[in-house]
Amino acid sequence: MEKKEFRAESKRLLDLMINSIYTNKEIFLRELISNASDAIDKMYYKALTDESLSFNKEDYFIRINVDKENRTLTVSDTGIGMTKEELEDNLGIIAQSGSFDFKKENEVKDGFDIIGQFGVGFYSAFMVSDKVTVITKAYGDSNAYKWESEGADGYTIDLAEKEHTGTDIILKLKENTEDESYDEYLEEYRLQGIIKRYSDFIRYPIKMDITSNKLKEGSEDEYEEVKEEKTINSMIPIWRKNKNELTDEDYEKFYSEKHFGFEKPLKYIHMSVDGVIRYDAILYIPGETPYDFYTKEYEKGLELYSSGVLIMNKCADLLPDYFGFVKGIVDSEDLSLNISREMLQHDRQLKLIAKKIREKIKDELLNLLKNDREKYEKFFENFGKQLKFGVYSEFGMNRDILEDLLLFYSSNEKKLITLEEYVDRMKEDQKYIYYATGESIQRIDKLPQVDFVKEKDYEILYLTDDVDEFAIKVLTKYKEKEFKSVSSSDLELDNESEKEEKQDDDEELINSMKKILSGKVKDVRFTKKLKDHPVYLASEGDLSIEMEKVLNQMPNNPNLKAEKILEINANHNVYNRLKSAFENDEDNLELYTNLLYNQALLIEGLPIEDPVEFTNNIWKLL
Ligand SMILES: Nc1ncnc2c1ncn2[C@@H]1O[C@H](COP(=O)(O)OP(=O)(O)OP(=O)(O)O)[C@@H](O)[C@H]1O
Repeated sequence: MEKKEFRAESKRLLDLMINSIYTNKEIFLRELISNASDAIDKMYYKALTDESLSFNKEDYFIRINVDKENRTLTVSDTGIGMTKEELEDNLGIIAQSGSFDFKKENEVKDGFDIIGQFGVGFYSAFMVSDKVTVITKAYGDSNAYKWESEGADGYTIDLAEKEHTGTDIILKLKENTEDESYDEYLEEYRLQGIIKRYSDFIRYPIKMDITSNKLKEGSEDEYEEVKEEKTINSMIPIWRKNKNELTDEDYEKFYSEKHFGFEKPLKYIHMSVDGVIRYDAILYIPGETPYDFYTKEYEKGLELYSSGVLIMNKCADLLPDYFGFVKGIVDSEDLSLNISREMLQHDRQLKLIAKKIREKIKDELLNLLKNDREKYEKFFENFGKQLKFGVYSEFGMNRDILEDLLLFYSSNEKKLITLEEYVDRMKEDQKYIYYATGESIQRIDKLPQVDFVKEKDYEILYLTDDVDEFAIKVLTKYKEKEFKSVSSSDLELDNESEKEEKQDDDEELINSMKKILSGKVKDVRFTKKLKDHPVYLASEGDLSIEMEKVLNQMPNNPNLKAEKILEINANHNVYNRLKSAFENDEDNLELYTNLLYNQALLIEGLPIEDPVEFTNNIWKLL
């Protein structure tokens, strides 16, 4: 029989599994049971929705068999099984979910991180086994197949005998080593413990033969060992349990069991709603940003159940994009099992649930913000950007829901603050909420226009994310207070006295500079905003310089330009040099003007148009 190779990525993962030093090897059982349960879900769902199929609830179960003599542990299910092609596709390559992206930079030295980050499912069997055999018969298939592998060098697939639809996974356990006992996975007591610990909520019975000592029949003092089949798990899904019965640990276990994330969730929300529509939900805010969260590959959605039967893995309609980071499950007895994906989108009940969930998440986040600021800031660090995208997208439709959840860095407090906190302590005469944009807090701190507003003793919000200013522009106001960029040309500070008394020849100088910079700036003006700097670039209109930068980094660069104003500090020495050049030497005026313009570009973090010319000009001056 021909041996097939695993695909390259799978081979490497298998190597990691086989040589794993991961201390928590017992999770292999959880993975296999979880796969078995998924397979029964699929079968059960089919039976419930296909009238031609009769079904019996007792027909659906998972069974664990131990054979101490042969050192094998078998996990069997009565699920949907796999066809030959599915065996190839599902077990020949790594988890299809795309959760496993073997990029160079993600490469890890030992298996720990991988097992931790992704929950590698079926492959974890190789942490405890020398050989794994899968015997499976797919629903509707007359043939059964045997898949077998002894590790990274490949696998075989062959025809097999199997009466009923379903799958048996047979693990030939590794020999014990000095540090590790694999025999323990043959002990009833140990296996029961693992099942209780990780798989108690699985909705199908997990059956196993349990040995006990019983009085011999007819005897009063003689005992005998009897084996009896028992169901190990309680089968009550965690979301159906009473909140009072559950501990933090239970919720955390469920989170990792479901592969929502490896880390502890930051927060869980358990809803049991008994209104117009009945449903239970457990929602989680992850403790870390999923590695692919801010990419196209990330799929939002909640698991959707109808009376305990899984009908959709990721129901996207239950979550708005801005709360797309939320993980969890929703179970409602009021949803029809037969509902199709297309119908779901229009389902009134589903819409109602989605609305309630959205409101609940918002309320819980606001509570967190109020009662546990540190935790909220951790949340915001992970997902704040998504909230800001939420403000900006759909033409600002969701701004009211989101504005109180936003945090920005404050120049006064030197930490993140809410808009409400800003507005509450605005000075009496303060008209605007001031903000400044830039790559980093340090850079913004050094901007001349920031200095000016700070000196007037106004608090400034520092915006460092690309999306920030776009979101602010969509908000336009918070509690009737307008936002104003410190880089805008009309700050309306200092009673308009920014505009210096000008003499006629100043006016002419400005006109000449405007001519030199025509096409580059909209205007050249005097300013009083500057102290130590000779010039800076302000902007007018809706598009700021920071936004121009962001837009120009986009793949299909729209090449939009902010309306720039070159503002000049007439009290700076450089201005006198300009003046004398204007009076005596036209060439020098052009040289100085271009230099100053380029310097202003640099201060704003914009590229200068001709770096060679710029450096040549500096040399000329030297
Ligand atoms: N007992 C089983 N019955 C039917 N199909 C199975 C069974 N075990 C595994 N499979 C199939 O093999 C696939 C791969 O399983 P694996 O555990 O590696 O990943 P997964 O369950 O898809 O993802 P994850 O473990 O990250 O949730 C499954 O998606 C399923 O299609």
